[in-house]
Amino acid sequence: MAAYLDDKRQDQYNKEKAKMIDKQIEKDKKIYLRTKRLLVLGADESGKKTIVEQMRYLNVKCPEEAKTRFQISKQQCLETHCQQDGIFCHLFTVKGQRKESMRKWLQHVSDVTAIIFVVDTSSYDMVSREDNVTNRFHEALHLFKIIWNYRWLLGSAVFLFLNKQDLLAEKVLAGKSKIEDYFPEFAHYTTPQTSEPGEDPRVSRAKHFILEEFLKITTASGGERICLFHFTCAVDLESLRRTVFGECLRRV
Ligand SMILES: Nc1nc2c(ncn2[C@@H]2O[C@H](COP(=O)(O)OP(=O)(O)OP(=O)(O)O)[C@@H](O)[C@H]2O)c(=O)[nH]1
Repeated sequence: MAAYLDDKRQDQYNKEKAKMIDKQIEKDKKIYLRTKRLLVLGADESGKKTIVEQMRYLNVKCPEEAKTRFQISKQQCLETHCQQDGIFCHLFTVKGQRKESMRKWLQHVSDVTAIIFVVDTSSYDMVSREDNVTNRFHEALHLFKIIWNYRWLLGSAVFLFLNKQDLLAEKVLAGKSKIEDYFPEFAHYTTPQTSEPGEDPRVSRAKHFILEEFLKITTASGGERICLFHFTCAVDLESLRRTVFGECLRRV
């Protein structure tokens, strides 16, 4: 009789446990479905970590972490969950975005709502940390081409963040390091865009030249997919908040 009661109790316990697990799975699923997953990519020192870290300040009230499906170890991945205006966001970046290692881990990434590709626009006169030879701007263009054409990411929206606008403006206005010394075509470049209020036309011309170099990659591939771009300064939290939440998340 005692054994029968024990079995019954165990049975009851198992049923309740299973119910609790089902409930938790259902809850996680709901959070997962309404969370936008933004993968932040870009060349070395472009500002990826800064963007992810800045968004931590907007970490108003996080939901229970919905487990990601990414097979990237915690040590390699810097991430944050944030929420604003009812939009849940899981923003993350991966260390080691060298061409070869990136190709390896990119194979494990799926189900990304959008890619934020970050460019250090002030790096046109610098060389790659990877080989000390390749121009950093060429390196960024090369990486962007890989990402844009990567078949498993074709369904993800792409936002191009032309970052470090403050440093680009400083360099251009100082006049010491000229873009045409690294990109001769800049000497003949005229921008169809008018400068923003208060912006020096030299800065406007430089930033639109850089933008167009990236947009050439997106138009070369044909198709209807569009790349949305922003001129950013990642150290400015307010501008980042407007860019990521005000625009990107509402558009994906
Ligand atoms: N002035 C200025 N500095 C920036 C901006 N964005 C990032 N930085 C600085 O640039 C440096 C590199 O930024 P990170 O965020 O570490 O760049 P990362 O792309 O994560 O770098 P890796 O880990 O090498 O891939 C840091 O010192 C940042 O503070 C910006 O818009 N303006």
